[in-house]
Amino acid sequence: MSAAMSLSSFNERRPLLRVENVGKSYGKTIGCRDVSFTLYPGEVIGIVGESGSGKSTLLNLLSAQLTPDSGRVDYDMEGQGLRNIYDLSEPERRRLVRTDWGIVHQNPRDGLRMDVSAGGNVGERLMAVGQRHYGNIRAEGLDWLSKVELDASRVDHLPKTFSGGMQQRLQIARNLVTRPRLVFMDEPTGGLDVSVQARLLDLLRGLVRELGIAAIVVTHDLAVVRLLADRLMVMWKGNVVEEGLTDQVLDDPHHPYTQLLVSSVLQV
Ligand SMILES: Nc1ncnc2c1ncn2[C@@H]1O[C@H](COP(=O)(O)OP(=O)(O)OP(=O)(O)O)[C@@H](O)[C@H]1O
Repeated sequence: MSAAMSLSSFNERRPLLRVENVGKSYGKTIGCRDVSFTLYPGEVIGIVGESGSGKSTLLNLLSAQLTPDSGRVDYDMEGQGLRNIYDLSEPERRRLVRTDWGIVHQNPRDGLRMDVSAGGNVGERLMAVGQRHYGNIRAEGLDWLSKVELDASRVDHLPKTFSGGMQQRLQIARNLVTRPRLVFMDEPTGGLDVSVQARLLDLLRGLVRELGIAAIVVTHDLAVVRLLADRLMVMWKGNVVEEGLTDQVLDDPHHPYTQLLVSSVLQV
């Protein structure tokens, strides 16, 4: 193997995110505890578990929206290498969230500016990464509307005039337009009709794969992780009780809770 090749394969294995023994309690209630895993560039990891198992707590910790009681999360900052996200200054953290990360909320209202046009919602993120040319921003905004299957004629409309599925697709465009290296998704298809969910999942899968984006997807829906996630972590009462390749975990679950989760879906 040449030196260049060995260097490139080494770089490919450099973690994007390294999570070590992260935990958070709310008074006496455990949110999640002792979570460790490593995420590599372009990899999609799913976090499943029943309501109250600690999924949202973990996602909020990983995306620096919450501070842990213990543990650390290192992110491969552009040009700086791995840095503990909890040591970042507030401006550094805000810049990360606006540029190199995307956060897709379950409720699009939490991730969109409802008083700004569809095109403006997408263009704003481009301006956050330094784009200033109005024509280019509008052209890229239109391109992204078409990528998420929104009609160009809606570019100047406010998101509140959109259906739930359209709002969610706009939120995805707003998050992916800057080609972030890591996207956090909290129940990205929650609250949508089943047929709308299926189409949205297909679209998300296509975009994530095409752009090579790494993602952490929280859901209680096994169909979502089956389609999107390379790897799976199963949470139960605040703990990660099982993890592995998605198909392996779902086809041959070891922990009794995972077995219950899988069999309850099969019975439907
Ligand atoms: N702000 C909070 N204050 C107190 N307890 C909390 C808070 N947020 C979460 N919890 C508790 O932490 C535990 C984990 O909750 P969390 O919301 O992380 O679970 P979840 O798996 O995301 O559930 P859901 O799917 O219903 O959103 C639960 O016992 C919950 O009651």
